[in-house]
Amino acid sequence: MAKAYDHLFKLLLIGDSGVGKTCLIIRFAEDNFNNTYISTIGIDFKIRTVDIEGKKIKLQVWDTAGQERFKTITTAYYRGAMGIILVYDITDEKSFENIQNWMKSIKENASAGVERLLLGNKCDMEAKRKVQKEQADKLAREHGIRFFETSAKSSMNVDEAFSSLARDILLKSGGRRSGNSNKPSSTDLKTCDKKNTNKCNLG
Ligand SMILES: Nc1nc2c(ncn2[C@@H]2O[C@H](COP(=O)(O)OP(=O)(O)OP(=O)(O)O)[C@@H](O)[C@H]2O)c(=O)[nH]1
Repeated sequence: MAKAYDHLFKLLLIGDSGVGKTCLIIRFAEDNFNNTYISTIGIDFKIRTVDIEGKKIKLQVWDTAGQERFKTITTAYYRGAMGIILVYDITDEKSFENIQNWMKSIKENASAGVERLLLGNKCDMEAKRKVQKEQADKLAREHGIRFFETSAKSSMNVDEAFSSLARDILLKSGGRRSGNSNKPSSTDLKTCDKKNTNKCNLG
């Protein structure tokens, strides 16, 4: 039986409510965008398999609710994540200021070696920009992490951001195999995006 993937990486998106976490995941997994805002309740995930350095990397991307009232549920998922994406909205200064709090939450709840990535989303809305790129660059440097400005709406840098995080995790793991390449777990089968329906045996 052909191998479905070489590695399984679990990623998690966190950040204030409304910054575009769900839209980024939908753009990445389904190459779609919707202007309607439906706030995430609790937690959800989508899957996409990408090729990196000749390896098939299955990314299980977890979407968390940004609203404070879901914090107890969402922080419980930090521990299992190999990569955490911190998202703010370039048109919303408060969401950028809160990145410090989200960093603190990672420190308190995630595994010690977790890879982090900072994203300034909605960069298609240049006229409404409140957070300068240089501010975020500085913050990312202080924390020793990568930073991208993205747009879930225009697709700008979305694939690049996810791939760069997956690559960093791959390099860190030294190319060791993780997950079971032939038998996806029942949770793996819960959500299949369009690009992967042929790879997911939903039965
Ligand atoms: N212009 C623009 N709008 C975006 C972008 N990404 C998301 N939005 C809009 O921002 C709103 C919130 O997006 P969501 O993805 O639901 O935000 P979220 O961070 O998942 O919010 P919670 O689930 O409440 O935590 C929606 O109306 C989206 O259409 C983007 O890149 N550009």
